[in-house]
Amino acid sequence: MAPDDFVMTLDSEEESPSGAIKLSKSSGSKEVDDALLDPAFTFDMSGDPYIDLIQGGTDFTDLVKSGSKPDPISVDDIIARRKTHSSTRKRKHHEDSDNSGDRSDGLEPLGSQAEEDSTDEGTTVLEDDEAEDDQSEDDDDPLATSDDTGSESDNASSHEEKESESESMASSSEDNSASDTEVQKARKKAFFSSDAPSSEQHASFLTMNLSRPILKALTSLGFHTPTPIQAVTIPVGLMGKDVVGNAVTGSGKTAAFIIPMIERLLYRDRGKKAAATRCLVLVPTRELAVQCYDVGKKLATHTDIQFCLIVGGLSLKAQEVALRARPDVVIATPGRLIDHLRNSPAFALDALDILVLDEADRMLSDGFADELGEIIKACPVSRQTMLFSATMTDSVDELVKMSLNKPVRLFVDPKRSVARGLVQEFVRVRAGREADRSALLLALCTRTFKSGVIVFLRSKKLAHQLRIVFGLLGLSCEELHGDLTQEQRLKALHLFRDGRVNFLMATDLASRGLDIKGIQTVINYDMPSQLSQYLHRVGRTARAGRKGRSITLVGEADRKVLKAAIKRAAGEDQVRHRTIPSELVTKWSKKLESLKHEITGVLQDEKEEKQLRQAEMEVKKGQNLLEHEAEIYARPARTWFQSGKDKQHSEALSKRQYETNFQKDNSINPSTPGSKAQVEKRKRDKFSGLTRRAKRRKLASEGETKEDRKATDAAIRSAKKAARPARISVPNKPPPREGRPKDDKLGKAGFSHDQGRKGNRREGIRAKRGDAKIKGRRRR
Ligand SMILES: Nc1ncnc2c1ncn2[C@@H]1O[C@H](COP(=O)(O)OP(=O)(O)OP(=O)(O)O)[C@@H](O)[C@H]1O
Repeated sequence: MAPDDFVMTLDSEEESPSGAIKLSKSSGSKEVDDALLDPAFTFDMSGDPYIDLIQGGTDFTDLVKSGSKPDPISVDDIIARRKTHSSTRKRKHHEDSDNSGDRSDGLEPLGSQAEEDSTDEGTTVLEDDEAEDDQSEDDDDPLATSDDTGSESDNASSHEEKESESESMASSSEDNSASDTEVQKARKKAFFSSDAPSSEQHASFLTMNLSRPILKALTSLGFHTPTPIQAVTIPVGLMGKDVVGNAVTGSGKTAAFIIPMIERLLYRDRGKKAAATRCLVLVPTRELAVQCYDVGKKLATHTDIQFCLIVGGLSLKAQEVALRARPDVVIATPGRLIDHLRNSPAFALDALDILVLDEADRMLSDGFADELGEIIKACPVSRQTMLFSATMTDSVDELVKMSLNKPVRLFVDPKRSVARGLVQEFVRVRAGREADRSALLLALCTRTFKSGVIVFLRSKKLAHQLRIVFGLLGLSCEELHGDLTQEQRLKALHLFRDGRVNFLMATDLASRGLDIKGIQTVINYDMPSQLSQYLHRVGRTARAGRKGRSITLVGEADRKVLKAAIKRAAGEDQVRHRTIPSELVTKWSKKLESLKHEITGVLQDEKEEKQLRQAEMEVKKGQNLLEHEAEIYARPARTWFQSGKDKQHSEALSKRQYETNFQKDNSINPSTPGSKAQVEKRKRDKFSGLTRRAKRRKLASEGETKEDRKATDAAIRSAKKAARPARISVPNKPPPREGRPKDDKLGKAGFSHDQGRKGNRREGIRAKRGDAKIKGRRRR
């Protein structure tokens, strides 16, 4: 290998001059049935889902919260400024370096001169002979054997894959976890619906009994055939049944729940009085909510269904206005939704028919437990609930929190955890050479993976530092993490999506759900501690039948997750071991060392600028307060579900619970002794926790006799009942050819009791031929 040779893998991939890698096909490689998803298909129908938010379409300036945070600072501006003043800066840095012997700069280690000085032996570079050494040394070493196409784990996964291939669609309701005990199996059997999903395989959306507006939207989007998860979910979703769905990343789960949702909404009552929020989609991140909102709007283009996006970081006022119109579908992150439930008087979830949790395993864990409990309390029990994730759990203990009603378990190809088109590469980071990670990253990004690269990092701080490093090296880069304003986050994604920047430094904020066509490569700066996290990260590429590559820097401590990841690979030729020449690592380590002072300088400039802007903002705030004092104090105070501290506390608590498998419903069941909700209850007075209306009622009823109260309650109940919009119904199944049995009016599906409502007889009944005029009047 020539000294300045590029990064090469052990199994001699050819590298094109452009740096793109040509995959070598091993003889054992199986022809993957990517036909399930058309690689030529483009989902970005009219481009970027953020475009509406950022340019034109929606008034972004109004949506973005203003005034609460100082204006964002551009790292690029600072770098450019510093370049023009480089001579002065250099002098300053020399002075600084004389004073600082220790790491007082607060930087996370980006490279280590001390280690680099030692010797080239034992660096991160794992040459061919070293790999062989390792093989004999440790038979169980995944890194040492990962490039060996005959490795046991690979064979196993490929065998499983063959098995599952034929069953991939039909196996959806089978139990995949061999590790379950008999008790667990029995619990699952009792918990999940025993109704197997229809064995009928829908090769086309046309056989699914969907309405014309949806079919039209699907056609214009280029969705010709349903993906496996769509094929099994849509019919079950249309029946109004609860669903727990699992399918690999990038397999079209979003449309799988949005299509039945839209279809059912087409049968809702119309008119001002009937307007209500009937569907709620909860997602863990704002970016995912924006994406989901976009998919929903596009699938509902030819309908009158109204969507509303409720996420933090965007204007509360604009959202309040939107909610007042009672949109049919709300797509939200939990925190902001609760804010509106508490503080937007016109908004309630009591007419909710469908609740969807996307990335449901995430929503059921960590810091979302309390918030989820609060939201579920506000939803009617009779709703349909659908849960989806690529790493969905079927643990009953977790799922009981959602009070599901005999959910149908739709696990598509459960033995496969990553997309078929994904090639997973691993780069070994030897013990004691952890500091070389940044040099390894730069070696990868400057020689081989030059565009469409998302780099996942463990912390916001590191993401920011590396974004500065890339900026200083002239590589076009953006960052995406929770330290940015929502405007910055959306813009970064927009630029990356558009291909205007080649690299995106992200934290796990971006690991779930994001669907960006241009991502060719995912680089894991470090291996996440949980396999599910890894699967979501690498799932940002190789989506919808396309090909993609992930490269993970694996330290000694990560071997367990690494082994698990290899075991779940899509095929034996889909796992590689990549080596990086030591001279390249040394070169980049030196470069990083030389940049250290510049990085500190940029961070310092940034800090000063931030303080300045913060001060300016405080002055502005003060002026506002003086000018509009009366108006500001007249506003009703907002109430908060949790303070930041509370949230942190609950996050830590639920994480602990999750990790120790403490999975009884303690965390969100308000009646559990000693639960936070109960402690709070004890502290409250008789009015606390009541809505304004309930308070008024309570006050009024205090002077009433028992009879009076009964009469008042009855009157309120009947008034409420009259005002409540009708539930949306389950679209009817097409009649069997020989004619439908008389008693099978609407099939066994849920919500059938709603069908007989007076004056609402046609609701949910499919139009027959000849009904065209009526249908035309009913639907726009
Ligand atoms: N019926 C279809 N035919 C072709 N492509 C489709 C179809 N449905 C969805 N897709 C494509 O699949 C891509 C991924 O869809 P989606 O984001 O819903 O995946 P997902 O399963 O939710 O992934 P994740 O688990 O990462 O959230 C979309 O960009 C879209 O292009």
